[in-house]
Amino acid sequence: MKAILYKDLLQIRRNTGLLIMLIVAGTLSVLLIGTAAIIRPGVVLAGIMLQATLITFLMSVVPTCAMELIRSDIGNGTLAAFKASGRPNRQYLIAQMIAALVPSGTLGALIVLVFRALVPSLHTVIAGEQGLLLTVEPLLAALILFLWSIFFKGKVLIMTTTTTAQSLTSSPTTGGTQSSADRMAHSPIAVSVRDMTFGYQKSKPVLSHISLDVPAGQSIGILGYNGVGKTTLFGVILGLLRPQHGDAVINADVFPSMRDVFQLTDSNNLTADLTVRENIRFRTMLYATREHPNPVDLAHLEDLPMVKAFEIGDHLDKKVKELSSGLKKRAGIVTGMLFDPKLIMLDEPTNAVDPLTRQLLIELMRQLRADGRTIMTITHDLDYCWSVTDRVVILDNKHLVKDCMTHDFADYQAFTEAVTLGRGKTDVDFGLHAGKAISDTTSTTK
Ligand SMILES: Nc1ncnc2c1ncn2[C@@H]1O[C@H](COP(=O)(O)OP(=O)(O)OP(=O)(O)O)[C@@H](O)[C@H]1O
Repeated sequence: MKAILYKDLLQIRRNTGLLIMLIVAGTLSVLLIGTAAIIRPGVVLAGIMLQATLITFLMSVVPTCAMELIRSDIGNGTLAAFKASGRPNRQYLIAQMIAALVPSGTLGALIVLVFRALVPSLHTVIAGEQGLLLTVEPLLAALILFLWSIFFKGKVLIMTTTTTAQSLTSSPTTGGTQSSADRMAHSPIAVSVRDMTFGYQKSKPVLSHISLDVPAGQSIGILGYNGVGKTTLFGVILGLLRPQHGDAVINADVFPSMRDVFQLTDSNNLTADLTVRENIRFRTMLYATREHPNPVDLAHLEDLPMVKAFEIGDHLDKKVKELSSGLKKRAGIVTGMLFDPKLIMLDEPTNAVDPLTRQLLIELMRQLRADGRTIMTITHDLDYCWSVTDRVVILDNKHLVKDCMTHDFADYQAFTEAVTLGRGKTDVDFGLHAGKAISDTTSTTK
């Protein structure tokens, strides 16, 4: 809760849009108070003006703040991180409620006091029953709007689903070299997807009847063309999306806490308005337990091997939104890896990184794989996949169409042919000749 409030506070402070809105709402309130103080209205008009002031302030600020914070938390992976911290979901909602309602409630009370002091006709009214109605009504309305905004962004509530404790037996592995198969044969299932169907709209499934068991210690690549549903599959496994049919679980016998799970999303799980250091601090607060109050040594971040290896020491105090895409990716990987995850779920980790960082990432994954971590990687980078995975599955047209062991392939070429489903395109007509023909005609005319 402390972590969420810390993040919310920094986020509001650095969100220009929200600050402008607060200033506009504040100015309108001051104008209304000022007018009331000058014209000294009667009880009825003064009551209306007081309510108008409270409504202007509370109703615009509370839902907007709540929506903005929750929206960005969904987008930047904060919710995934929160879920991964293993804390009860109600803590998130309570923290957001405190962040939205306590400051606005306090300011609301202040507005009432100022009104009372400046408008004599309200003295007796505010002290009485009517006064309670006058002041509590807008606060109640703000609370209802706050709840509505959470329901409107209903994904937050879906956090209460899936990832459940289940004892699962060993996984069927298809093919593979003897050594890989042996290594996995007796491993418990780390992630299990059973006959799972999901669509963003009920009538249009993105994934249909997917079944996939990932044994602990396996490094698996999830491939498929753009838009086939790879990221969606991660969302379902992590419990951020609710399947329409079947289920997807992370085995709690293997990963007793969701703290063991690290997911690298498109947004690299970083809050854009915060610096890299603040993001790490936020995650440290989120992951702190009584036994381990400081899971990461914040005082010596620069000296940590992971920070040094990915060379982000010089960028720790820059806001994430000011970093290049590659640096964001590096910061996201470091932020997640500092907490020593056992299940690593990466969504296009080599996207946008330079060749040296890519090589570094491959080396890191090799070491983690040798260390027995379970790694699931969504990638279009076949060379990376060839280097660090034991197994690849391919999604196509809503289904899981291929499931094979990397070392079953004689060489890289055979691997690429198989995983592109034989759809490699050469000799494609891009209409360039037509363009040339036009330019030829033009030059002839000249
Ligand atoms: N929030 C959303 N609401 C509605 N449709 C969505 C949403 N997110 C994704 N989709 C759709 O679901 C389908 C699968 O998207 P997803 O991002 O899972 O694909 P992907 O395989 O990860 O693609 P890529 O390789 O381009 O990253 C796409 O058609 C996409 O347009």
